[in-house]
Amino acid sequence: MTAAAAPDHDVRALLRDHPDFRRMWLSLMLSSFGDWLGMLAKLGTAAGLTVGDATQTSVAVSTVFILQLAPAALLGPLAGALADRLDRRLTMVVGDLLRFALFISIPIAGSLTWLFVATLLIELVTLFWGPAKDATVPNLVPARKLEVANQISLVATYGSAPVAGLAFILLTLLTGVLDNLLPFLRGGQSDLAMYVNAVTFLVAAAVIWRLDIPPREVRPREGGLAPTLGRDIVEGWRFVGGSPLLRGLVFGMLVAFAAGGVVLGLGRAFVTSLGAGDPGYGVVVMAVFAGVALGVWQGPRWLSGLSRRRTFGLALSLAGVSLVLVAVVGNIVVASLFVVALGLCTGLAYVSAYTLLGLEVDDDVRGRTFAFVGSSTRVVIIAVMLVAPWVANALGERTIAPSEHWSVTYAGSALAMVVAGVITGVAGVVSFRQMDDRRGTSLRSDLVRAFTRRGEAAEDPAPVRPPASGFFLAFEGGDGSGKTTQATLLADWLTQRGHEVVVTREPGGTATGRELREVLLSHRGDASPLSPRAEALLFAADRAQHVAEVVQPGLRRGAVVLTDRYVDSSLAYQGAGRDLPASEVETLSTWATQGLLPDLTVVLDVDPVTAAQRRAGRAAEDRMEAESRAFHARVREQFLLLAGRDPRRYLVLDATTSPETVHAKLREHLEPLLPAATGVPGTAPEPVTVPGPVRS
Ligand SMILES: Nc1ncnc2c1ncn2[C@@H]1O[C@H](COP(=O)(O)OP(=O)(O)OP(=O)(O)O)[C@@H](O)[C@H]1O
Ligand SMILES: Cc1cn([C@H]2C[C@H](O)[C@@H](COP(=O)(O)O)O2)c(=O)[nH]c1=O
Repeated sequence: MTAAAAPDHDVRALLRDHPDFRRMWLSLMLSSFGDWLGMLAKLGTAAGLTVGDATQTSVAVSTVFILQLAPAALLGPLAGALADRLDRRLTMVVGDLLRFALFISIPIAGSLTWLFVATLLIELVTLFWGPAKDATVPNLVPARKLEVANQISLVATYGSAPVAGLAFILLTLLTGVLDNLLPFLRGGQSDLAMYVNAVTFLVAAAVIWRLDIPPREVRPREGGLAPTLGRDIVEGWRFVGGSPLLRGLVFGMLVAFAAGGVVLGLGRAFVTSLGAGDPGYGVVVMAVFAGVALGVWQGPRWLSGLSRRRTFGLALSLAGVSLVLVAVVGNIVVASLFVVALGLCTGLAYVSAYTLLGLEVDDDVRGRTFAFVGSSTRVVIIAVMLVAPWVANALGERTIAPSEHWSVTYAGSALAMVVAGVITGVAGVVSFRQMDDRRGTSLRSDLVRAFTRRGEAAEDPAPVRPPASGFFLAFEGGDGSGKTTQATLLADWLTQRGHEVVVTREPGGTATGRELREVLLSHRGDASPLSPRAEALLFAADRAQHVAEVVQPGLRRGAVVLTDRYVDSSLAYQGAGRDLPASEVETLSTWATQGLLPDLTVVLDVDPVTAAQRRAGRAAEDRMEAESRAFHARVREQFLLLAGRDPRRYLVLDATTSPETVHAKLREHLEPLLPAATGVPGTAPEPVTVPGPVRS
């Protein structure tokens, strides 16, 4: 495989190559269909059981709504912490079986009280099921496919709503026909829908049961404290609060949902203020859905060259701008167009945030984090939907008259939407700045690159090359991906062709570097753990010495210098792995190397599980190798993203094929790039290999 691998958006390949994800997705589709159908059936049952009394009907319907939302708002963090301790597959299977039993019990009981109790219990079960599902998806697909996995999961969740609506209509019609034949359907119009819905959960449980879900990773606890539920919850919150990325992300998501709550709470009044009745409202609702669908589905493809963090902040800011424009244009047709834009930006922000959460949150706190986000967003939506109409009323109708001849009158709902839009826009800018992983690179040039994919070279610092330069090649990839093996094979081949070859490595390519390597990889740090910044500086120090002492002199002689790791390892391990700002790590390396970049970087791509298996025979794992699987997954993703951004200077090879196959592909790619050999083929001296610790 020679193609550079940016995020992969191939849906068919995803479903074909990852059978466990396919099953999970199928069950998600069924459960989501069941959720929507269940909601309609519960509302139908509430109305059916209070038929004839309009007040009672509206109280019953509202109670069902409140019971659906309240448990997640109140108990989300608790359920999330519990979900992180339970077996995820079992949680989902038991959750689906319980929902099957509860849904089937509603028409059998035929009582309003049981409808309320069952609704509450169903939501409580869903509280555990949701985080277990959200936390599982990132373990079933490779990191670069997580975005498309989230896209189709969101499509399954929300796309099943209209299908469930249609099914509900058909099933209620069918009830009228069948109740003569099937006496148990005589209870109510929504009963058949309730039974069909129950069966969807049964099937979903059977599908999940067959999944092979990798066991969760459990990180050692700080200070060796025994796990308690309270500590789990606090740890989850601390985890979110302690990471600038997650803080920005969660803050941004809450504001986005608040803006959504404003639109939901004020949409009807706003449309009326524009003189449009029900049809106008229908158009606006359709515009929101169309926009969100477009944003979720196409947004990540359109902006695939932009980092996800930037995409999130940008989409949120533009959602704010769109909301302001919706509110001020004063025309239902134009407003609907801006509503599409609003939905598009929101959908794009949502899918980016979801993917970032899946990639950046360690496996053992992922359930809590998703639960925390889920419950906080519900609280925010409910609060905003309740408060927004009051704010709109308080603002009242206002007339703005910029000149004597021109004045515009805005309803309170429009003004409240302007306020919400401004807050969303500002929150987007704050999130963008807090999470930015490309500081120093202008957004404009990033956008130009994202849309044209031609501007890449303009951004790179010009490599500082010695006057008579050989060829500089860096091997990159995870621990155990086969870099040493490939460097040795390549050095032999190059030597045969008459090249002078220097085989070297980072860290530890010099005597000073070997001392640094000892600190970096063997440091146990019980008394004084190495901080991420100290670690980044030590790797940079090793690199500075390495470039000055080994790489530059080798290139000056016209040698081919093969290094086992270089700058990209810092970007991947310290940047993505330790979550240091990538641009700062890059600046550090640029300074250390005086801008010297490899002529070619070969990324040996292998999944962290296979790499760990290859390392299993070694005496002991070093400090970096012992990091979590999520850490190594982020590292891998970063290598692939770097390669995707500059395909001309990278070669990504599938390192799960045999060493000989990998070597053959590398030779084929390299041959036309190499300078002329300085010696006679077959007579060059043995490659100079910088001494380093020998691995078992
Ligand atoms: N393509 C391959 N297929 C299967 N096994 C391989 C392949 N390449 C290397 N190996 C084996 O995997 C192990 C790790 O290989 P190697 O030491 O070359 O990796 P590395 O990337 O240099 O590791 P590290 O980063 O830890 O130094 C070795 O046992 C090696 O024989
Ligand atoms: C250069 C560099 C390396 N690392 C990490 C990557 C590996 O886990 C070790 C080196 O071990 P290897 O057996 O020589 O591959 O160090 C890093 O985190 N940052 C860097 O810049």
